[in-house]
Amino acid sequence: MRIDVFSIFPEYLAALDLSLIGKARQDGILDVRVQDLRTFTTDRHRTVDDTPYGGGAGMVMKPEPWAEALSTALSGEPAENASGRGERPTLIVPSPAGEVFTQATAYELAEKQQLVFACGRYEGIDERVLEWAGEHFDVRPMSLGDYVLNGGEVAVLAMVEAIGRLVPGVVGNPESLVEESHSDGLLEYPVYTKPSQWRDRPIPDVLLSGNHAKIARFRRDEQLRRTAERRPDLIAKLDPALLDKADRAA
Ligand SMILES: Nc1ccc2ncsc2c1
Repeated sequence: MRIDVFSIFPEYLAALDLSLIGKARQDGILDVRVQDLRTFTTDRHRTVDDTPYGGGAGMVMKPEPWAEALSTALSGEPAENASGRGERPTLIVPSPAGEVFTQATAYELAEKQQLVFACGRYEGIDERVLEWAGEHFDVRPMSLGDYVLNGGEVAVLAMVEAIGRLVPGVVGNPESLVEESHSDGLLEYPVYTKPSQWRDRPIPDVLLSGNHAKIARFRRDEQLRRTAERRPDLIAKLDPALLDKADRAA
């Protein structure tokens, strides 16, 4: 997978050199290219913003630098465009006004050949950029939730990690992706490790029983309990077909 990121603060994305994503880049599994939007300006001051038409506080990001920048993700410059299978690249624009990014979105985007992230700042990007981009990309304004950051970079870090870890070969043991929160519509169960007694706090006895059926049942019950307690909205969305008889009794 090729991932292009454009930002006026490329150093924000340095975290993508670390840990699993960083190793996947070294291994050639993820081709992550971070570029400074100012590279695509033409004036002496490398201007990327201007005052909003219609007035109002703050500044708006100018359209031309974005069109120049995003075009390089299309034309194969500086490297061959990875969407060789005729798939249009997906342009993800972090925004409080976007669709909500969920684990299901991460799974969907992990299948793509090329993701392009446009990190907005200020009051946002001139809307005509997204209109123009729609001729070349599958444009997806994307929100991490109902809160506002100062720009898209932190959201991109979260999304690249959530998506990247699902790409085959990035996580050493794919099994570890199976029993996670949201992988089956429920929150994950609590986990414990040595010592079995810690500051007068034991672990649940069943985990020492060696009875795998009982352990599985305990874990599933804990998932259901936690989800009902912390995220009742997810319980309402559960596919009843995914609940077994014991679940329904829980
Ligand atoms: N450009 C921008 C500004 C704020 C913000 N908050 C969440 S995503 C995002 C993106």
